Parts: sequence; structure tokens; C-alpha cells
Amino acid sequence: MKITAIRFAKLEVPLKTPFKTAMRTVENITDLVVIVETDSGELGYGAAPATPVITGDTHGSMFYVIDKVIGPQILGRDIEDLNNICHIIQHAVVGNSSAKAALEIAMYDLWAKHYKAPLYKMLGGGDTHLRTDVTISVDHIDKMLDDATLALSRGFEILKIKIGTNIEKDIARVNAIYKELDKRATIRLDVNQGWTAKQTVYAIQKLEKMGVELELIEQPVKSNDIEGLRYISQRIVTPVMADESAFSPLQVIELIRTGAADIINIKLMKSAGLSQAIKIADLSELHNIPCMIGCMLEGSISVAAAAHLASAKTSSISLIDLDGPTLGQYDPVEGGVNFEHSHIELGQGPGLGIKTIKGLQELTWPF
Ligand SMILES: C[C@H](N)C(=O)N[C@H](CCC(=O)O)C(=O)O
Ligand SMILES: [Mg+2]
Repeated sequence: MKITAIRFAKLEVPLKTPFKTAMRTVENITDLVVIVETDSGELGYGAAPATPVITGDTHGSMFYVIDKVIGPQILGRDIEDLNNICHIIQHAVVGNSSAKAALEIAMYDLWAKHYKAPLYKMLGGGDTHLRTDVTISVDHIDKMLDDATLALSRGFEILKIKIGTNIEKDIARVNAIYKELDKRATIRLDVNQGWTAKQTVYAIQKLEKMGVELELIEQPVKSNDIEGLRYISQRIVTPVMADESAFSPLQVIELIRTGAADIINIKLMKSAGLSQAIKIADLSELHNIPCMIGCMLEGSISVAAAAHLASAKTSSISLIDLDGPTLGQYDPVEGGVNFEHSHIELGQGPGLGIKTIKGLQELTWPF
């Protein structure tokens, strides 16, 4: 099965409620969809959102890099040669992790379709049912309490609370939500780089003394502050998870070597796709460091790929934050992975299992 062409489309889904972190506020899930054509007529689907404040990628940069830089180097290649294709994708250009992820996802989709198996089986096989947490956006306490209560009523058992805008307000937010939940759900925090190392130690020690039980704290400090992460890890009991500090396998090796993080958040949009995410999961497992599989604010095409990976890598991926599709008002993708509140169900269709995608807006360059 040879690659003959690459097409692009935009896919937008309005959110149920605005998504707010310490870094940005968004009202829609907006993915760039990559459609790879082959000489057999089979199509491969990949996608990526633009998360410029985290990865630097924009829809324009992803389109250009795939269409003009990487794409020409993989046209005509046989999908049976997957490892070589991924090597080309990874080395054709530095950076551009989300562009590479979108293209790799389409390649893995085609590869599994070629062998007529669902992707998770091609990756080694695993459970078809996963459960995700849900994100509670940072906001006024009353809105966060309402969102947390709604999440409980929808059956979520783990809430990822976004904070990082103001240290004292953040402590009050977490304390209020913890009391309201009254142990009916597990709480994980995501600061999205909003605090300093000293503020983090102060806030978490204060919450620990108040009796607030936290599963973990995610990326409290700036992405390049590895020394800050290490400082925090040595002073608090709550496990520290690296997110924006952990893009590549080499960065993860450094985080583990320096003892800067207890947990690694793997996202395909940071790792530049599945080939490198697999390396991170494997090297973390070798060092007894658990991983979370996470996502950006992204839709069900790329999150399906992350779910297939999580299914096949349960020995290292023990935490799941794949709530992107359920934050949208609807899922325009039929036949792929089913996302129903906290429940994620992998199908038995080949590849990612995608049958149709409603609302695709075809894109041509320049746009
Ligand atoms: C959507 C997911 N639960 C999440 O919270 N991801 C964020 C980044 C999302 C974005 O800004 O698009 C994270 O883990 O930091
Ligand atoms: Mg995060």
C-alpha cells in the first residue's frame, strides 16, 4: 500500500463550557485533519490541534510543514515500511511536534488498516475499555464547584482541577472543591506553569496541612525550570508530574536522571507522535516511573490514537487524561473510539476504526 497524496481539512466542535487554564481560554476544539491517500484507495486519518503557547504549532505551520517539507519525502513509500517512514517524519525538520504527530497518526492508522487489525492490537493488544478523568477549568469558585458537581453527576471519578492564576485564590479553590466533593472523587491538580517553585512548596504544604488529599500536582513551574521541579519534588509528599517539561524521550531521560518528576505526562502532540510516545512509555517503565496519557484540547481522531496506545501500554501508562472529545458538544467522528463521559471504548474496526467525519472543511494552501 503506497502513499500517493496528502489532503487537509479543518474540523471545529464547540465546547460545552469554555476551557480555561493558566495559559489560555478556548471556546472550540479546532483540529487540522490530515487525510493520507494510498494506491489501494484506503485513507489514513490523523489530526492535531494548534496549541501555540505549549508546542509552538499553528494550523498554518502544521499545514506548511506537512505539505511542503515532510510530505514530499514520504510520497511513494510503502506503509509496510512504517519505522522508516516515522524516522523520516521525525528527522525532516526540528520541532513542529504536533505536525509530526498528525502525520504519524495517519501513518499508524494506514499501517494497521493494511494488516486489517485495530491499532491497539498492532501495538501489542490490551483492554478495549478505558476510563478518563475530566478537566475542571480555572474560574470563580462557584463556577468550579458547579462544574465539579456536574462532573460527578456524569459519573467521573477523577477530576483534574486547573489552577495557577493566583496562589491564594488557587489554595481556596482546591480546598473548597475538596470539601464539596467529600471524597466522592479523586483530585489531581494542573497548574500549567502558573507558580514558582517556592510558591508550589508553600501551597501544597498548606493544602497537605489542611488535610486536602491530592493524587498529584502537574507542571507547577515553567517548562524549562527543571531545577524548580526537582526542588519541589524533594519537599512535598504529593507526587509531581511533568507535562510541558516532557516533550521528547531525551527530555524524559533528563527528568528521570535528575529526580525532577515522579510521573510523566505523555501527549502525542508533545512527543511528535506515536513512535516517540512508545519510547517514553518504555523508558519510563524501565525506571519504574508511571506515565499519564494526556491530550491537548483536541478532538476524537488524535485522542483515539492516544487511547489505542494507552490500551497497549498499561504496564507503564496507569493514568488517563483523555477528556478532549467529551468536552465538545458532540463528536463528529463515527466508527472510531467511542467517548461517553468517563468511558472510552475502543472498537474492532481496522486502524483507528474511523468510518465518517462530519463537518470537514477541506483546506488548500494558502488559507
Ligand atoms: C484537555 C486535557 N485534559 C488538558 O487539560 N490538557 C492540558 C493542555 C490543554 C490545552 O491547553 O490545549 C494540560 O494537560 O496541560
Ligand atoms: Mg497539563
